[in-house]
Amino acid sequence: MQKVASSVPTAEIPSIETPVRDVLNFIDGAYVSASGRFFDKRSPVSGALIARVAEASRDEVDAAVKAARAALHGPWASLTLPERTDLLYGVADEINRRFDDFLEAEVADTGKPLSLASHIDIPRGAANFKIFADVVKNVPGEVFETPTPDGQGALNYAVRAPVGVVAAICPWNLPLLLMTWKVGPALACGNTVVVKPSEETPQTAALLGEVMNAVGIPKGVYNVVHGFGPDSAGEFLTKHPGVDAITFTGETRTGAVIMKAAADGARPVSLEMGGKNPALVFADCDFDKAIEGTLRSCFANCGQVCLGTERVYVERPIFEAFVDALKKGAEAMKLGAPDDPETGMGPLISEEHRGKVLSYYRKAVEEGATVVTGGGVPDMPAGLAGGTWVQPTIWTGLPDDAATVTEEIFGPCCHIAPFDDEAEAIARANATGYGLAASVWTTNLTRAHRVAGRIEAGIVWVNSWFLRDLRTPFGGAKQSGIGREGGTYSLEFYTELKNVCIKL
Ligand SMILES: NC(=O)C1=CN([C@@H]2O[C@H](COP(=O)(O)OP(=O)(O)OC[C@H]3O[C@@H](n4cnc5c(N)ncnc54)[C@H](O)[C@@H]3O)[C@@H](O)[C@H]2O)C=CC1
Ligand SMILES: O=C(O)/C=C/C=C(\O)C(=O)O
Repeated sequence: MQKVASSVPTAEIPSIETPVRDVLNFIDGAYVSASGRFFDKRSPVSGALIARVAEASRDEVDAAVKAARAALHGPWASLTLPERTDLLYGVADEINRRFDDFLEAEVADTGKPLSLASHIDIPRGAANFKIFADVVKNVPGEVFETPTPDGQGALNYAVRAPVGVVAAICPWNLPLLLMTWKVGPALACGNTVVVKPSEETPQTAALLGEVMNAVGIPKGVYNVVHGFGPDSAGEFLTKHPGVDAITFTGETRTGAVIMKAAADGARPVSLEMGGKNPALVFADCDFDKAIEGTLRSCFANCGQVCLGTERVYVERPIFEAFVDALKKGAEAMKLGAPDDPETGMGPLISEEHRGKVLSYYRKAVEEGATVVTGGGVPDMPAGLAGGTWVQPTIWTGLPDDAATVTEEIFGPCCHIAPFDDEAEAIARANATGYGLAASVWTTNLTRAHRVAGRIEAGIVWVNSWFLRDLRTPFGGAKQSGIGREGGTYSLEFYTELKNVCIKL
């Protein structure tokens, strides 16, 4: 993961210290709130009100889609490829120039540690524009000389056209990273976008509007509408007939609803959805590296990463030692304010999400789990007590069909189970409706290739986790997704391929 240096704001807890902001929709290059309806955004760190967010009405969503359509056929379409990509490099540079503003906004919305957001979220927000500008400039083409008798002298080549107005429905866990992962390639391919950020994390998407204006992206190319899902901006946007394609990251059930909306008009969808990702830890692993990687994959971002590990299978000879070491690591993790350099874990995103995670903490016990560590709500000091904190939690002793072991929790928790042989570990890892990611910890190279080949998932990390090369295909198998994005794979979704056949 690329690292970008930044001067980190020194405010004690940014989400508490900053005044309550109005966060507006961004339509056709201007900040608007025509409906006059606002909803509250509270700090996950303290519970304090930090923003009033303009909820887009059906009419505002319509205006955003119309602005995107006009821009698609207007100045955006008339730019040459180098002119378009230069603008996108400009967006990346401007995000980096305003690094601290993005950092402050992202941390205020999510409560995640500054150390995490400054090393992953914001740098990736910039990198997502740069990488796809590079991709579209360098993508190779193919030419076929038709070999049939009537095709003598015919040449075929394919050209890529933008797919049109793209709706991007985004989640709250890595808001800028996952939103720009959609907007970067969409714009690089010549599309225009209407973004619906999560209602929990509206600020960085709104701030990106300022960047678009500053670098000279034509009005209407990038639009943002705030609101919720059903009967709100999410539904208005995905059901809008002026939207040509929909890209979504979030819960699998929501993805299914969006697929139904996309069926009207037979519009393409790209879906990146949930996971219940396994880690397979073999006795021949580098033990310390496996512990460090598993601690990150279970607890980074307070467990709110779709690629995170919630099921850990450990080969029996090292099972006890592994459980002990993971317990020590979890208990050493400091929960605290985002700007405290010692903070290893922030709060969950919202009170509602904490309710869901705590319901699994209770269910695990009802299902007969041994609670190795955690399982509840920590005592937090004054100023943080109103936040949505939970303890990092480890369980053992559950059967493979327990709800805690089969359902995505999206919190800082995992279940650890022993296994006796490789075939058993693979079968148990694959015994899920999800197929997003897996990690395998072994120093046996032959085993690493063999196991990686048999795991049913979109990405398998061997001796690592969340090590991303943005040129590679990214997406989920089974109920974890439809389609792949990343590098040239993103072009399959964001462009329409047209074959030109020329008979000389
Ligand atoms: N990357 C991932 O795999 C993620 C998974 N999740 C999972 O989803 C759960 C709930 O998190 P949410 O953010 O509430 O996920 P969600 O899937 O409900 O929401 C994601 C986005 O979809 C929008 N949305 C919801 N219903 C919609 C509808 N009917 N039509 C159009 N848009 C709609 C939301 O407003 C948000 O912008 C988490 O507990 C976690 O299990 C959440 C975030 C990311
Ligand atoms: O690196 C990426 O492109 C994506 C990472 C994480 C997610 O997709 C997620 O947590 O939703």
